[in-house]
Amino acid sequence: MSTRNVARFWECGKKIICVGRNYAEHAKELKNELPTEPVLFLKPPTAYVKEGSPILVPHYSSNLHHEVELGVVVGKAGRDIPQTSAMQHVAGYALCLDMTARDVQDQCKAKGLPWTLAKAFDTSCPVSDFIPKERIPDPARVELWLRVNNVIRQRGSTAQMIFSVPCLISYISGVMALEEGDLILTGTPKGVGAVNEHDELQAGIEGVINMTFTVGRQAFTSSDI
Ligand SMILES: CC(=O)CC(=O)C(=O)O
Ligand SMILES: [Mg+2]
Repeated sequence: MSTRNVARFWECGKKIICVGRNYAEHAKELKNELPTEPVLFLKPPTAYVKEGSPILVPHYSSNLHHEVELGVVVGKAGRDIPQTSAMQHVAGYALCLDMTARDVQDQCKAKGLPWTLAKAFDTSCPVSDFIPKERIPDPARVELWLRVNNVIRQRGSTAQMIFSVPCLISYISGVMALEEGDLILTGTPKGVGAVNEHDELQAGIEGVINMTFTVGRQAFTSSDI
């Protein structure tokens, strides 16, 4: 396993695989049924944003929500990985936000459409620096928190996850090959809510890392990147 290659995982251009409804209290707050198997969706690598650049509200949304999540960085490729060896495929972790255009997601759900517009827009995946595996000895005991303008909105432990990290790695790798540099977002605890332009978001993994982002608005203009 190479941690050197994934230390800047956000520049690897690999998959961002997201798990939804992995915390019972969050599924309840959005009036969703508890899943019997992991709910998956994807973000493109253009969703990444790092501290120092703003999170942009998409021009077609007026209800952007924060979701703080533990990210798992894949360090060794594999498919059909058994749960018993799943942790050997983990290089480390990251603190992540799964920014969600909730109004658009609600419309997609009502029409039976995929969540791409709600979940995969540019800057929909703010991430921290890479956290080496050794700094989080047990991914089932991670305390996550998120504040908006210094007011606490989310606090939860990965102990509340319905599907554990080894279970998710095993399940996902039975659907698509996992590659070095992929990132798995493991779902959000309860307390999701709206953010507005000029808000300041602070998020953390207790005792490990924290990060700060401001919110801006996407301009609907043509530009080269
Ligand atoms: C309803 C959702 O947006 C699912 C999700 O992303 C989650 O973390 O749960
Ligand atoms: Mg999420």
